Amino acid sequence: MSLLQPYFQQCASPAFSISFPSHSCYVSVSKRTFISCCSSQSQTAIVDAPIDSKIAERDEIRLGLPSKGRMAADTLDLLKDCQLSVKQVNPRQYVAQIPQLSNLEVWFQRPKDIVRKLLSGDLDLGIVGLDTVSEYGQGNEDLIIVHDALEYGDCRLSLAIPKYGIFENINSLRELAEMPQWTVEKPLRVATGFTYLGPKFMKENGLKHVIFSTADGALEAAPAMGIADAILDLVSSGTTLRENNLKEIEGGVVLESQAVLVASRKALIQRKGALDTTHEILERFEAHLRALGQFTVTANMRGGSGEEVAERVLSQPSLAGLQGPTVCPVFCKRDGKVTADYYAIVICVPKKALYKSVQQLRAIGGSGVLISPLTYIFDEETPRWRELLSKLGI
Ligand SMILES: Nc1ncnc2c1ncn2[C@@H]1O[C@H](COP(=O)(O)OP(=O)(O)OP(=O)(O)O)[C@@H](O)[C@H]1O
Ligand SMILES: O=P(O)(O)OC[C@H]1O[C@H](OP(=O)(O)OP(=O)(O)O)[C@H](O)[C@@H]1O
Ligand SMILES: [Mg+2]
Repeated sequence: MSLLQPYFQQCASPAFSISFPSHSCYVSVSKRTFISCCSSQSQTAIVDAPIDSKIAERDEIRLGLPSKGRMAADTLDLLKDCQLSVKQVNPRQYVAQIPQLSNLEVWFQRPKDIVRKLLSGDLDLGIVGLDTVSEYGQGNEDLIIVHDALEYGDCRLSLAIPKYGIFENINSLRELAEMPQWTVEKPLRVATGFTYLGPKFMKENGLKHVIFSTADGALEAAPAMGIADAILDLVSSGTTLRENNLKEIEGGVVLESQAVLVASRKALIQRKGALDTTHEILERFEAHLRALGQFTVTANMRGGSGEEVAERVLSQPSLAGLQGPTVCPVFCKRDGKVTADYYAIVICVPKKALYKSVQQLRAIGGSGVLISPLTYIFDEETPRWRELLSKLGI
């Protein structure tokens, strides 16, 4: 605890409570300082990795965020939920700040340009869909996925064909490939905006006679217009396909996508402060996303000892918590003597198992069950940080 004291003394207006269940200690800290309390060590690393070229000289670290489109608002919301609100003077200004990260500059860009600018060295970090990274990154080794599941922007890149005509009984990629119609002279015509991933997928799946055309949007119209036989596009609800009489086929999913945090390997290794900043962003993302869908459950239980109460709790499958229950004696004064007849237990429970947990708690004598949403779960070290260091060869 003493190591944490300097942070806690700064807290004029406590806004978060941090619990360390294994030590049974609870403290409150201000929003501004909570991350510092949880980061266990300084992450400055000196790396001796082979780098082919120098990066552009600048002091600030640049994070690219989608300037418009369906990823834009959700990205800002995620950052806000992680106490990393983006301060933009007005919506048409493309540069912004995150006050919590003083050495970072936010640049709003179109998603594909974020990937291009990571590769050109004009951005260091970015948040975009995995589909965009895969299409415009084209497997470039300088791009590193730092967080692969930011839990929004879910969609899949999928091949779709008409429900009617010669495709009526075609339901799989294999059946599509085996159709006698496709020849050198008359190949399968696919309309797509994914002109890198599309041909790669077809080649990998042994479809020989295929030709691609491209358009920027509303691809679902192409088959009915007679421009294409099939389309390769993003699907989420499936409504656009359905409304245009198209269907997905078995084996036709090229990629499952969601928003990811991506970085330039070169920047992480060479740019001063880039790795530390990435670590902080990653920790905040992980802590927030892990806590999503979890609740803290507190209940009082009568018992002879902490161990006995813990044993009862652990006998129930939904009550194990993250690392087991925290059990604390609740002291009261009876006949002039201080005794502990009750024990307070604290556990984390996934949203899905919430009601079952309450039932199990009651069954073993739990009363006064309090439930509150969890804001952050900081692990000792984020698993993705380890992975990142190993990808960087550190
Ligand atoms: N239907 C969808 N449902 C969920 N996420 C989607 C869907 N379509 C696209 N996305 C995700 O949102 C990202 C951005 O899509 P959006 O349509 O906003 O921009 P874009 O088409 O890449 O760019 P622009 O239209 O400006 O050229 C996609 O790369 C994908 O990751
Ligand atoms: O499965 P659904 O939920 O119907 O979503 C799929 C549609 O969403 C995207 O288009 P977008 O709305 O970005 O328009 P665009 O074609 O102009 O890019 C995608 O290109 C599909 O057309
Ligand atoms: Mg679009």
